[in-house]
Amino acid sequence: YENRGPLPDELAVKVYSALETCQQRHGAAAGRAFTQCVNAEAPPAESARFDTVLKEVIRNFSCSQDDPTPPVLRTMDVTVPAGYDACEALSRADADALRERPRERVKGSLRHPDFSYVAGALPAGDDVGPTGRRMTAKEAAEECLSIPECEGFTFPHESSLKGPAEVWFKSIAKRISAAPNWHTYRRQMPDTCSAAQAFDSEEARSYSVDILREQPLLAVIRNFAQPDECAELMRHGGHWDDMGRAYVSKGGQSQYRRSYSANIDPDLKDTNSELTRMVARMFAVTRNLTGYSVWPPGQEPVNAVLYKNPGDEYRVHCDGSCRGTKYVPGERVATGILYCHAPEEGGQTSFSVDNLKVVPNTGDIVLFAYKMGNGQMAGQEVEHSGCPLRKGRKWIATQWYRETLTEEWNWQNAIEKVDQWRHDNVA
Ligand SMILES: O=C(O)CCC(=O)C(=O)O
Ligand SMILES: [Fe+2]
Repeated sequence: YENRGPLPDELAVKVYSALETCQQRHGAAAGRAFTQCVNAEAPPAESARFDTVLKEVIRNFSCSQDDPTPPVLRTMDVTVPAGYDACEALSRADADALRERPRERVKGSLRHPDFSYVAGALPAGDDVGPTGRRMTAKEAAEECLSIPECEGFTFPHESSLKGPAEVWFKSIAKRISAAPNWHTYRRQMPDTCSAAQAFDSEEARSYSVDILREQPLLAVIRNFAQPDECAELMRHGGHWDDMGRAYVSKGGQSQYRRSYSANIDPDLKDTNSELTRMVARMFAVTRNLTGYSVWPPGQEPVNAVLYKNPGDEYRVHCDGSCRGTKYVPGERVATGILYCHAPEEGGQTSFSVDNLKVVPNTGDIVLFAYKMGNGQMAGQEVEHSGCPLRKGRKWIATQWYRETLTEEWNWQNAIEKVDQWRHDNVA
């Protein structure tokens, strides 16, 4: 084996011989038993870094092997609506956000079973009822309940927290804009979207799904994207030669991700767009398979990545938490990677801890989840990597999923909030 890894030559020879011995013994080039074997056979660790280095060597070794694809535990069919029901998505996203991620309560704001408080303003227009009158939040709530069209009310003054103030009643309370000293109450509305409309008028799509691991879920959705759908995505992602190199946040070229990437942001207002419909189907399939409440509004853009030169790769990483930490609403919970152009050799998506290597197949999605049922995040078994490309090119579109996002409280707000939460709660 070519010693391209981080080991000095003398050590590399011993480690590679351990890799071969263990591969013969276990018939695999990754996984827990194999890793244990290599740890036992390899020379004793000379430094703390050795474990990390060994992990990387094992991953590279595993990537270089074309062993058979992992066994399918079971196969199932998943049927989802073909299009994007914006009404359903917006109202479900809102309802989840209000339930799972209650806003910080402002001192003096009203608690009311039929209304939820939001800091900020409702935009001008859509007035109903005795708009402009002075009353307390409690009186305004009763007033709003007596007007069927009233979806909420908004106070432009701090004084509403203490007593009567001018109030505006609105027939639409969907969008809240940040405005200091404005205080808004939204009525909990019954689900006004007719689900039947969305499902009847449009054809559904069915996909065959291979389950490779149950907990945490690892699944392959077969033939998710048709060639014209991938072509559409690739058109949005930019030309092969124009895609920018993946950069790390500090601006230097990423050593970690040797590949080229572009963001694709579907226009959720255009429910006829092929792109929007395709992304909506990715969300629908993910909801179906994981049970997570993930909806398109407020989500990260689709990240298109091109691997074009031999050796291009994405080294071992986690997309979200992989340390068994407590789940924080808004953090990433699952990843879907759509392969739109499969490489000829190499470029597998590898989950080395469980020795699960997914060989890209054009049109398939590999989906993996990392929020466990017990309110904790998954562990190291959701670590993964894009193996070095050996021959051909690889073009993928990755969607990361978060729960409790809305148009107003989007993934960027979530990153701040989750970082802050982890910072405050680290022991
Ligand atoms: O290229 C791959 O197979 C993995 C990509 C990946 O891990 C990601 O986009 O987060
Ligand atoms: Fe990843």
